[in-house]
Amino acid sequence: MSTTSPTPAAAPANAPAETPCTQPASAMLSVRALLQRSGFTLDVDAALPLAGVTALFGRSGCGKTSLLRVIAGLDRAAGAEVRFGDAVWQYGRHFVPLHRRRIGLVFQEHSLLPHLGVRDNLLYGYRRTPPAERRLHLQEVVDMLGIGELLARSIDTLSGGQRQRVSLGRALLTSPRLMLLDEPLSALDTATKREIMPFLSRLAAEAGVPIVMVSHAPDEVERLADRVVFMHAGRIERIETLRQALARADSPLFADAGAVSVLEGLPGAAGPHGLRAFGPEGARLWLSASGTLAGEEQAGGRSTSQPPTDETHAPPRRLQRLRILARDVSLALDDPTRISIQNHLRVTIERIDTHAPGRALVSCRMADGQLLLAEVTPWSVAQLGLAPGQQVYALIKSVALLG
Ligand SMILES: Nc1ncnc2c1ncn2[C@@H]1O[C@H](COP(=O)(O)OP(=O)(O)OP(=O)(O)O)[C@@H](O)[C@H]1O
Repeated sequence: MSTTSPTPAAAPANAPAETPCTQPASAMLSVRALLQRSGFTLDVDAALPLAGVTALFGRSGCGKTSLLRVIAGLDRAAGAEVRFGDAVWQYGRHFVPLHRRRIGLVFQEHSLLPHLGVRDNLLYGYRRTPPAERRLHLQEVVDMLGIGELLARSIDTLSGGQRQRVSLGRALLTSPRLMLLDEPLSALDTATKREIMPFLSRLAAEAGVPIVMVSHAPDEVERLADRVVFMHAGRIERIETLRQALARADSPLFADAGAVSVLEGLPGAAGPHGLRAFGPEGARLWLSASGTLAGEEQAGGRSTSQPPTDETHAPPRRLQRLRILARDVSLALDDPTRISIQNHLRVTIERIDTHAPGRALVSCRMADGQLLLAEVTPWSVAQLGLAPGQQVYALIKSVALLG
């Protein structure tokens, strides 16, 4: 059951996704395939925009890797059609093999050549790419991935995260038209994942190469994806922008860890109290100054580049993502004063979903138009008289804001 504001300020939760037909075919990756295996059928017919990061998301065994392999041409599904923009990769008897599709492939386990050092691994595909087609070169890829100090090392001396960065670099140096990543983080521990994520998030933005990435981890999708392809039992259930996927209470992304909001904003410098501003006036949050935001690392972060704020050599400020668990957000009718929680935002309730027994998900619109989800009890909804259209205060512990 849900209660909704009569005039929602943004796209409703069930709005159609980034409608493929509004994009020219030359900017789409389209796949139509029927692949039969014993006990499993992949049956897909979809068109994906060739921009940013597209996540294939779903439970283990739903067919994410199978779809990726059809796109790559690693599996030749009879009768399948695969088109990359204006290029036809598979149609009828026409079939372009993987090495002619100009795809950068990175799998869960790195696939580096153990007898070559880091530099030669990086240059392996580069040297085989015709000079006229080389768009990315060693130094820029090394700088982007922060692997300059590793160039002289042998592969067996690298950590898992370093190997995965070199694998990404090697794939990028073939100047691919498309990167296909199959759970590139799942073999890594949490600390190493945090080390790699910022690099992944910069790939599509800075290298200008669209990425299709398999993942079954909601936090990876929330940090990296621009759109999500939800798969179930060999089929595509829906394709949504990340924003749309996070705006519905029944999002599969919320199935395990609960609802989350992903906010985008510009982080400010660390302030005097160990806190750091994030986002514009009116929707400003204060974060603990330590820690790394989603998509951030020492040289900057993901997405939209902003011009430097002055003539010094300050790195450009970039939009960063912040992940906030809905259960870490409380609501109050008045702005509390004597309270340790630093973040009090005036928000407007847009929708209340009583999606799960004993829990209510309150979708709140912030002053900058972004959606903030709060999970409270139905008892609190009744006691406070919460309703769509009402202005309330969202209270967020600053410690809950780290990505
Ligand atoms: N080479 C193969 N031969 C036969 N069946 C296969 C083969 N590869 C995968 N399958 C089956 O196809 C189905 C889909 O597998 P797929 O690897 O595409 O799923 P997935 O969503 O990527 O799963 P996971 O998240 O566990 O990697 C599964 O039932 C799997 O057992």
